[in-house]
Amino acid sequence: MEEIKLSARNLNLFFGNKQILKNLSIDFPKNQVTSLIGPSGCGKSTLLRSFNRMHDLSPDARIEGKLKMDEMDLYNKANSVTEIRKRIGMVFQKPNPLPKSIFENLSYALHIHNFPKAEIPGLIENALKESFLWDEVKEELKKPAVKLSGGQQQRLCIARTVVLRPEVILMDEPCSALDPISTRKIEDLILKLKKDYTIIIVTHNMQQAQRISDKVAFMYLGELIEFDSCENIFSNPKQELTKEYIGGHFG
Ligand SMILES: Nc1ncnc2c1ncn2[C@@H]1O[C@H](COP(=O)(O)OP(=O)(O)OP(=O)(O)O)[C@@H](O)[C@H]1O
Repeated sequence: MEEIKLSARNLNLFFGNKQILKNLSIDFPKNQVTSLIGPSGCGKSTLLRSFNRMHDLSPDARIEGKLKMDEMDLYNKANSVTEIRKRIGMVFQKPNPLPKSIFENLSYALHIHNFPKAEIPGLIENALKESFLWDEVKEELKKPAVKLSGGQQQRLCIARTVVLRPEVILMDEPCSALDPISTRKIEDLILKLKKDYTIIIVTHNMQQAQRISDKVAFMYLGELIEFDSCENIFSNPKQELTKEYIGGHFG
């Protein structure tokens, strides 16, 4: 039996009076990679961002339903958003390093979360190793992060997430700004990281979804149309809409 790490039950999400997610229920298995696919505007990013309370920043967002990590109700007011974002990290479409050194990009979050000072260099080294970046930057940790290549910057952003030892990593089209070689490095990294983390990724790249996913969720107009193993979604989809989308007929 798969252990469920993250779940949504009867999730309805509105921006103003526009309903973006419609009665959506889904269970994300632990230590697996789940891809969210579907045409532009179907609500993939909105779903992803709802898990680490990113919509708290949008005053016109309204959420109904239950979102849980293990048994924790993610929208229970008693749970701190800072703690939730530490446990559910996020990597964005465009690499967004802080305008600081490579080292400081990682130490910053560790300071905020009160990690003991003496442990910080070791934690940073481990996170950079875990993110396949250490060998490329170990001699120049003081260099400004913005001077790294786009692919290196994205691996640094992944390192910045894993340095806090989250349980879940949300990734919103993390390779869309990268060339094919950097993309493959990130994909290899995702496949390695799933041993320790539960990963949910939004992608428009069907080849990528097939290369990295255990499970795939196909969404359309705010609804979850089909959720199954990667193999079934791509070789034996049950819903006509999924077949059409996979076949490149729309989106
Ligand atoms: N903060 C917001 N306020 C109002 N509307 C929003 C907000 N964020 C997203 N939307 C709307 O919600 C809908 C779903 O957007 P979302 O970004 O989740 O789609 P998506 O499937 O991830 O699309 P894409 O693949 O193009 O990134 C869109 O109509 C978008 O305009």
